[in-house]
Amino acid sequence: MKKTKNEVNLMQEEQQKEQVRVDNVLAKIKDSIQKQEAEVQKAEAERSLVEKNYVQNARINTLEVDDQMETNAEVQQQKQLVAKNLENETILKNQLEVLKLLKDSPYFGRIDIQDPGDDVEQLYIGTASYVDENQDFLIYDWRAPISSIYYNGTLGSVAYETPGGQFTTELLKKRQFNIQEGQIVNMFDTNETIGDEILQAVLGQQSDEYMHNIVATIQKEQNDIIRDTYHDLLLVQGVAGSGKTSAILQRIAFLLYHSRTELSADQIVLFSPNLLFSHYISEVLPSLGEKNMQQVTLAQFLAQRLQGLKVQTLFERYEEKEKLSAQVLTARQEKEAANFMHLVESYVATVPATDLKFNDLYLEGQVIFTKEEILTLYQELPSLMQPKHRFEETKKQLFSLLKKRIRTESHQDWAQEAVNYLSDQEYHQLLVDKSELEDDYQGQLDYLAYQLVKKKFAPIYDAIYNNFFFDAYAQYSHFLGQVLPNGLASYNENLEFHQLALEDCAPLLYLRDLLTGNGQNRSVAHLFIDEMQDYTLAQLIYLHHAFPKAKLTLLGDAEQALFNPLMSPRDFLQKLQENLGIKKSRVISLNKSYRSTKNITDYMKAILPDGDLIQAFTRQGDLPRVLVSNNQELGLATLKKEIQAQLAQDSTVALITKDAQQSQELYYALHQDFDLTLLNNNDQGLPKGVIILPIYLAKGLEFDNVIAVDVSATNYHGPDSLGILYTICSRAMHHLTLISFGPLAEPLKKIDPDLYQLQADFYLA
Ligand SMILES: Nc1ncnc2c1ncn2[C@@H]1O[C@H](COP(=O)(O)OP(=O)(O)OP(=O)(O)O)[C@@H](O)[C@H]1O
Repeated sequence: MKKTKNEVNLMQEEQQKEQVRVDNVLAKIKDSIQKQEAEVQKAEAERSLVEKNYVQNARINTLEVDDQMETNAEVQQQKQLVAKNLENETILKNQLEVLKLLKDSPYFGRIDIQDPGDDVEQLYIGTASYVDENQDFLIYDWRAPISSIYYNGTLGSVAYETPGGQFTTELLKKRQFNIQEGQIVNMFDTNETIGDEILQAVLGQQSDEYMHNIVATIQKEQNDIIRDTYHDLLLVQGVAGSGKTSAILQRIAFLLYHSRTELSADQIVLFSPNLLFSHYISEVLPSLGEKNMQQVTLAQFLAQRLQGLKVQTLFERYEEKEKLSAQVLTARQEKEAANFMHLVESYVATVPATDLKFNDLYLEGQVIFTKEEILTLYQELPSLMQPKHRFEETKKQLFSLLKKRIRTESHQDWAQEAVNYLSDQEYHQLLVDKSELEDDYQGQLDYLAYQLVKKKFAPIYDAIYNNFFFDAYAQYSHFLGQVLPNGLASYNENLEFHQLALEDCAPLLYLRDLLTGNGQNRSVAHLFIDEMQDYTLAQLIYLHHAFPKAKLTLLGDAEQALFNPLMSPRDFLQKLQENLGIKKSRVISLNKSYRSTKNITDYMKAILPDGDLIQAFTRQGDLPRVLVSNNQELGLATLKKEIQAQLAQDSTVALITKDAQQSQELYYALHQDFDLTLLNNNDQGLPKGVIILPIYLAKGLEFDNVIAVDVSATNYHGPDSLGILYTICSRAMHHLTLISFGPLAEPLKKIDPDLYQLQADFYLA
């Protein structure tokens, strides 16, 4: 709506007043920064002094027992002092970092509220709170309960949640600011959640190597995801570019604030689709004054749990495009279904002890424990015990038998004699842990012999500790033999080459964990899984088991299905909810797409059968361009011209292909004409210029300018084509071009010609 001249003047006056406030607040913040820097310096000096004392005290001669005890106590005290000083210093440094965050842009929002019978209050909202020396809140943290009004409420009576229950107040004004380097660039009053003007400006910017936080422009439905602390499972189905990743990173920052005393960033794990993505999002939390959570890819997680085997990755599977027999394909589907995990559970509950695959434990070619002995230990335990408890108890007994064995061996002549051949160095090494020396000669000898034997038997100790007396791989083979004989041959064959197919990982690990009681990480409080559509139900069930205390936030887009045929979002969510068995669960759908211009969004919507559900954010741009060439040679010539032209307007142009092989071929076809970067699975950073990458590495990323190569019918014909084409197009923020070497892929041919600009070298039938 156009503003009247009067309104414009009034707003200018208001802006001047607001600028005076910004100047005042910034002056105070700068002053606080100076004071804080001095505090940090003081703390550093204090710590270094305490550390020096600690080192000196630790060196004190510890020969006399009395002195030693005294010194120990003193050293402990000093150690605690060092730790306390360090903690203090870290807190001061963090506070300093937060102040620095506020230095250029202290806040982005203002709300005027009025409680019944009270005066109107003006609250300013920023990345962190700032309280002046008079204890006045000059800035409220965006995560404070009252700040939720800014994101949620339209003017009038509004409610907000606090730890003490729900409150209501009257929201009289909502104002947005864009403040850069201390100057208000623009400001708007709005009645909506967060008005379009600022969002337009933010979304129109160029992409960056790192994702930005969205704290100033969080939308209402994103805010719901961010502030939910009630549910144990949050399922976020969001169309491409709807801000899922942005929202969950803001959510992590929110959770860290909300549970400051109980939750640390280390207790939050995010499963991310690839290393480029991990790098891309790594600056968001620090920009909000928080530490990063742990990040891991599924491939890293599985490889870590299945050391010694070469575990197939999703990307390898996608690249290999193996011609699998119908039998192997059916078996794969079964292994990836939720029911297969339930079969594992029943198998574990009923497998007779005599079918358990125990191993002999050898030391230097000699059996120390035979599998029969181990089985007997297991069998002697009550059969009503849960398998994992029986296993743990067996393990305990093995440790205690080993201890006995070591004691007996240490009295043997060979051990006592071996002591005489110890070098000085070995002698001292064996005595390292001994705080009091035995007086008598025999006592010393016994002690040393015991240590020697213990050292010799250490591999057996490790083997028991690591459950090497149990062969999980053979057990899984036995399980397959019973429940899915069709899936056995390929598994055994892989195993011979120390390989494991992706579909076998989750059930195998589940079986191993349930039988041995290992593999659960109870310290993780929140588990986030991005791109959930790329996970099988079996994998999700396993992850839920592996992090039993974690609340789950799963997010993705059923339609960005690269690795599986497209599934309707509703079916996908229903399946997940049914199978994860979590009671307090909530599904949130995000249908508005923010990343791309309206023209690009309209085009990518048209690829999908359910595309109408996607709402485009109204940011205008150019129509996507579709360039169709008669053959590859002509197509490449067109592509070269296109790259040249695009480089004139954008500093980065991303050429996205269907797979790595096509990326590589494209690289060789273009590298003499351009300075190119070919990205692969191990790359962790995004350079500027022309980059080439397969779509699965572009997951979650975005680029100013995308060229999709090659979108011909020969390249895209399978059932997975829709998902891949949609995902490629949705990576573009401002400019999208599609190049086809030969006739266009069917799903693109069907698109309304008004939605794109066509340039063809030949007649399109
Ligand atoms: N509320 C918002 N304010 C400003 N920018 C936003 C907002 N929501 C989303 N965006 C921007 O939209 C783009 C897409 O966001 P994001 O990557 O989080 O979406 P996504 O749903 O995870 O996408 P995809 O599934 O396609 O990878 C980003 O540039 C992000 O900064």
